Amino acid sequence: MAEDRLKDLRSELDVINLELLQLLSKRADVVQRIGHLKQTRGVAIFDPEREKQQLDRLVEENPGPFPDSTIRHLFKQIFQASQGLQEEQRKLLVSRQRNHEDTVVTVRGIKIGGGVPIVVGGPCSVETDDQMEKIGQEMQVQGIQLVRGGAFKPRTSPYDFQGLGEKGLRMLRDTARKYGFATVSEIVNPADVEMAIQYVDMIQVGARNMQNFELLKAVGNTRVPVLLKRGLSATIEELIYAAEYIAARGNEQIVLCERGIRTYEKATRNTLDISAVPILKQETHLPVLVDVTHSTGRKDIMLPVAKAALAVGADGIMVEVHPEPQVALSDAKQQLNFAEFDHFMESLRSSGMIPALVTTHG
Ligand SMILES: C=C(O[C@@H]1C=C(C(=O)O)C=C[C@H]1O)C(=O)O
Repeated sequence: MAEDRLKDLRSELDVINLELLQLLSKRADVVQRIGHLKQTRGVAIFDPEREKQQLDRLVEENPGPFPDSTIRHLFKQIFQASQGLQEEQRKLLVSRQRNHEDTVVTVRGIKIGGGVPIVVGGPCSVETDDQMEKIGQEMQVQGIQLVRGGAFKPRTSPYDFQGLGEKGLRMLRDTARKYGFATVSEIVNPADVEMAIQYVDMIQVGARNMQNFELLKAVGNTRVPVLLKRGLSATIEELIYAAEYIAARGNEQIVLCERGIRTYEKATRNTLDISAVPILKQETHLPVLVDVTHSTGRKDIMLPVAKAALAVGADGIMVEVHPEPQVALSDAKQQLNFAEFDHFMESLRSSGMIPALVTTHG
């Protein structure tokens, strides 16, 4: 008989537990809505004044048998868990805390961030069919799978070569099809994104557009991989927030690129912030590349800089290559010619920093 009574009471508790659970979840839902409002208003999560108000009211209404101290303790636990929910909400999508696993970005089957470093090569600008034909051959010889080539060039001077636009993207695509590689090219105007993804496999948001928020939103609306370069004077935090703009629109296929920042130093075109690489790898789950061309602006130190980048954990490097750099329409001084590029690649391979060339016979 007593046995049955115990069973009944326990069944009663089971029902109450479920009701409590429902109420806790309902409460948590409201907490998250409050959390969202706090985020948009930039308000602190923890609000001790509000917690005190609630505890005072609860103690006042406490019907017993729990003593007031127990009620305070139990509700404080609930408040803490609620705070935890709001903090969880606030973690950036790109942050390592949100996602502990490394994101691997796949561009036409080529993996960036999967543990095997890649080299992205190609000319600063797409210029002529002849130039692209030569590039195609050289990239194939060197086993480059992801080729860059600019068609929309944000140049410092409005009188400098501005790129071939859509025609340039078409030339890049045609070369890529012929030689079997994937492509990345910079887009500067949000209105061009839809057109560009008909041609390119990865969209680059260049340094000068890192905080072009409309462009970030536009590429975020696509599901095409994005190469996001650090702005000329952008902090690491600003770069991370720029990536968050893209991720917030649902596109987490983002590769970050350190390309040097403005400092007082004149020996290099920009100052490569080498420590940004491990910091970005630690703070975010995104792959990180280093652009050794724009960061240094000089060919003579590109190789040791590339080695340094890979040594600190970069998922790859980006380098500009041109069949005839001296007559290039942009970045004439810093692009490698083919002999220099061959030497550069060979040195990286022989040091074991990038995989050996797989040659196909027959
Ligand atoms: C839900 C809020 O955020 C936190 C959690 C609280 C709660 O769970 O009741 C109260 C205050 C804050 O510390 C809020 O500010 O209202």
